[in-house]
Amino acid sequence: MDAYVALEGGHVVEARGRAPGTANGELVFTTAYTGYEESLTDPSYEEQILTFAYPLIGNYGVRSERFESDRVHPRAAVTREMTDDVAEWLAEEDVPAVDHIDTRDLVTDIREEGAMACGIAVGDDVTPEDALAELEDCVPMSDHTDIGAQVSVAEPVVHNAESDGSTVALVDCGAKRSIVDSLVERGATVHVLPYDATADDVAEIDPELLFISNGPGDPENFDAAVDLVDTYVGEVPIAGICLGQQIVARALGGTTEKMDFGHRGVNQPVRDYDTGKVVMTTQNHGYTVADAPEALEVSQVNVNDGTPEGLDSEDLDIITRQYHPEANPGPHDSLSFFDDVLGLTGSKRTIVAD
Ligand SMILES: NC(=O)CC[C@H](N)C(=O)O
Repeated sequence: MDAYVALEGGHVVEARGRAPGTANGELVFTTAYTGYEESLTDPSYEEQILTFAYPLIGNYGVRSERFESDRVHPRAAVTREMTDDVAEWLAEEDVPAVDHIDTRDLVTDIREEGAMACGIAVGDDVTPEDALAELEDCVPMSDHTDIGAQVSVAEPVVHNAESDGSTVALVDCGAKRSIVDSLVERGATVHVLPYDATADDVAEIDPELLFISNGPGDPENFDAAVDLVDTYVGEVPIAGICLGQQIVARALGGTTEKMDFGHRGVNQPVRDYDTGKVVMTTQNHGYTVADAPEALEVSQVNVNDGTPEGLDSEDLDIITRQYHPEANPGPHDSLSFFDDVLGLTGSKRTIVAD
């Protein structure tokens, strides 16, 4: 199979085809050396093309127990060397894949030039022009204005309904399965709601915690979730992970901005101001909170670049994190986040119904 990868600016790189098809998307990377099944099924990669910096992808097979959702989300996968297991899985999923590319070089380019548009063509008769035609069709991430609809549940789903633990309303903007699992393991009943759930939908559940999930794209394209946080702030404790932190920040008057190439790996150091400790975290985001809202304290920062990694308010019962405490892939240093947010659930005040 022939394969061509066209990069922003028009440079085309030849590769080996591993799964056929054509695709375009924002080219991003992960430096993680494990967790390819988790990353490839993480809904946060919707509309992106994922390059793996680690040179061998697939060396421990493909097992659905490790999937973070029910499908592959990146539009295409780019690797140095991919095993047949992974190539066959991606072919079944209709996701084009290539290998025999110097991905460390590619990652260096992304770090120097920023996340970039990319077009890929893989198949028996494809040409460099096919990859360039895909590149031409690639739109900026912020133009995917209803990306939430591509990754969210269409109807509410309840997990662990019989439990007498805390009741959580999880707004699914592209939630990873491990977030639901981490809450259920701690006894919570989790009501997964569509990304555009209304205040009334939440009121019907009468939750003790409103949780905004991770997800793909630009946080400015998630106004429904911003409205929900705005409605319930101060009434119900609120938690957020990654996109969730960005949405909570926007709802309270903060701003977000696009980073050059984001935080993309499983060894991102985060300092907690309170304890002074640094933990290693999993990260996969291209936007960041630029101005934190006054009502929230920046409780944790990224050691590399000082961007906010945690926003908290004791008065409002809010805890959000820019990284992924649920890990998968990555270190388990921050799993106690789930104990902390469920610890807020005693502090529900009243439920607002419109
Ligand atoms: N993992 C995530 O939730 C990513 C959040 C957001 N889409 C970003 O890229 O910044």
